[in-house]
Amino acid sequence: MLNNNISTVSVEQLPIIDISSYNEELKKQIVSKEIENACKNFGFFYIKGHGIEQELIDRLERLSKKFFSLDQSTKMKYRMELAQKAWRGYFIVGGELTSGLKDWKEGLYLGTELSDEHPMVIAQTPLHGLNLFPTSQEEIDYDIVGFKDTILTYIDKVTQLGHTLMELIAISLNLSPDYFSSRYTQDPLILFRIFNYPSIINDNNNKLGEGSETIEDKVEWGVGEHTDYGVLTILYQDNVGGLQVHSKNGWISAPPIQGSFVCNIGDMLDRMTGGLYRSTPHRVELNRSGRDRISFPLFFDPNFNSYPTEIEGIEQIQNKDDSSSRWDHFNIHSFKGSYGQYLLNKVGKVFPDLKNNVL
Ligand SMILES: O=C(O)CCC(=O)C(=O)O
Ligand SMILES: [Fe+2]
Repeated sequence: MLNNNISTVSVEQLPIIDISSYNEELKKQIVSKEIENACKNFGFFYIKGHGIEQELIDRLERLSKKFFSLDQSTKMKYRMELAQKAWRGYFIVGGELTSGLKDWKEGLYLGTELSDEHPMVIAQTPLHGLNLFPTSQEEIDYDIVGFKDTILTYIDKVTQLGHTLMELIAISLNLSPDYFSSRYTQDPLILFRIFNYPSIINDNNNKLGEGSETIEDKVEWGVGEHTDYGVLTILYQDNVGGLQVHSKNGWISAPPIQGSFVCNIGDMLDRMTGGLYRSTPHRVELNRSGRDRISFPLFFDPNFNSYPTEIEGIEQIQNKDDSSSRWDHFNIHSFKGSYGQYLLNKVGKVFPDLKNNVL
């Protein structure tokens, strides 16, 4: 029975791991073995049996769709420039870049809600602070009552899931269950995003998609190829699809599976494990479905001020330095700085104008 899920899937399919009742000792060992295989072979896996209520997820999806259907001028009341260093708020379609190219999506950047009294905010730590939420009156006016509460509850629950998964990942590496939490993620940096990928087919106002005359405005992807920066990404996607993963055998799709999250390894876990658990490249196809696609990635990241280093005694692999084939040609195994330094360098490239103004 061990690894049942893994052994039966073809290379074209990502593993689906059921973590229900993971607290039982035997089940914990089985699940962490499944995680080990998934991380070594794919760097991606689905999680089901996570205990997060579908009602909460559905409510988040419904309210978020409503938010993105508001007038552009209304959404711009929450634009990222207004949150300054906290790096939160709304950005327009084409506002975010991957590898220098515009992504065909709009979005809302969010994170753990930290008041002005929080020590990290007092220290003016970038990417920490308050979110840019509509007020209670605005929620009534825009018919999105509960938007803020739903987002904060979701962030809280998925963060708890992140802690559980990090414990299972530690066990999968034969480390003590609190290996990551005691060093990096007790107070994780949580970045949460809600992305809306408009379908270019029904979008009559499309100026950037197919048929565009200007080469620099040509958009080819919902999100271009990249890896994520932290330790673990936990993504919920609606039923449209479009996420693709670069497996060892080429690009494969990661279609929506009802009630599950897609999880993937980020650069810092790649670094800590000496490349044993790779941060796998992925991308999102340009949405041609005729319906908007919405997705909710939560980035469970090391503390901003921590210095991720390689786990002592970790199994050594050949070709640890994969910079020549990486999308950004970066050798994460020779990086010596804090996670915050790594992250600022990355996010600065995603929003170059904002970086120049606020960071
Ligand atoms: O929207 C998705 O499915 C994936 C988004 C993503 O890869 C990211 O934000 O890093
Ligand atoms: Fe990603």
